[in-house]
Amino acid sequence: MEGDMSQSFRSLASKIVCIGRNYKDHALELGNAIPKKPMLFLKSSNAFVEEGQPILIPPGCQNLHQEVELGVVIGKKAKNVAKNEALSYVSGYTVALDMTARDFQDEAKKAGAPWFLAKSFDTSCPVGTFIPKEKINDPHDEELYCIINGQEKQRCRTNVMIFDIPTIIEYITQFVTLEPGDLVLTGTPAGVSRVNSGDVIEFGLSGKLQAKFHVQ
Ligand SMILES: CC(=O)CC(=O)C(=O)O
Ligand SMILES: [Mg+2]
Repeated sequence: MEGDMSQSFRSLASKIVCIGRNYKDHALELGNAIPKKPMLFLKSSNAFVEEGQPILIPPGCQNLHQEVELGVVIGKKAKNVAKNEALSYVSGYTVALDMTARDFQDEAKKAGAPWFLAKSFDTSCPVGTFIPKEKINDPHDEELYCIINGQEKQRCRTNVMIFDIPTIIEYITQFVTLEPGDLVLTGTPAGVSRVNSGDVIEFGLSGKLQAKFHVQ
């Protein structure tokens, strides 16, 4: 592994590549088609926040949603990586929220415009701690959860992802080089909901990671 991820890896994450609609139940809850190939978008590194930092509602947003997602942390430079080699480029995992200004996204979708402001405003990616890959036997056999103000909103096993992690890494690296510390978010399951100022969002990977953030 190039770079020490044992503490914060925020400074190592030069980009956050996100997969959309990778869980059938979430695609359907928003009335979207099931994708035939991974759907990609990017968050800038300014989106990345750690526990202790607030989640800020972007100006004018009336419908901010949480999306809990398994994050894959890249350990070495990856370009044109074959599926069967892909997991050797992973240094570990985390769980993050893909905070989404849903009203901005709906407007962008209608206009055929990019999702940038909906997905990449400052603080739009609260991230939990780094879990070294040795601690996760099979990233496709873990349980994600998200609880808001004590009420469970999302809970799902990662084995129902449409595109698995090797497929995602192979696909991304045909087009974009992944660097050590880059974070790949693998999509959210159903249960996204509106969050408001003052809310407390707890999320994690059952038995392995828990994180808590406040919406300011
Ligand atoms: C509809 C979305 O916002 C796609 C997305 O981010 C996902 O996780 O799915
Ligand atoms: Mg998402």
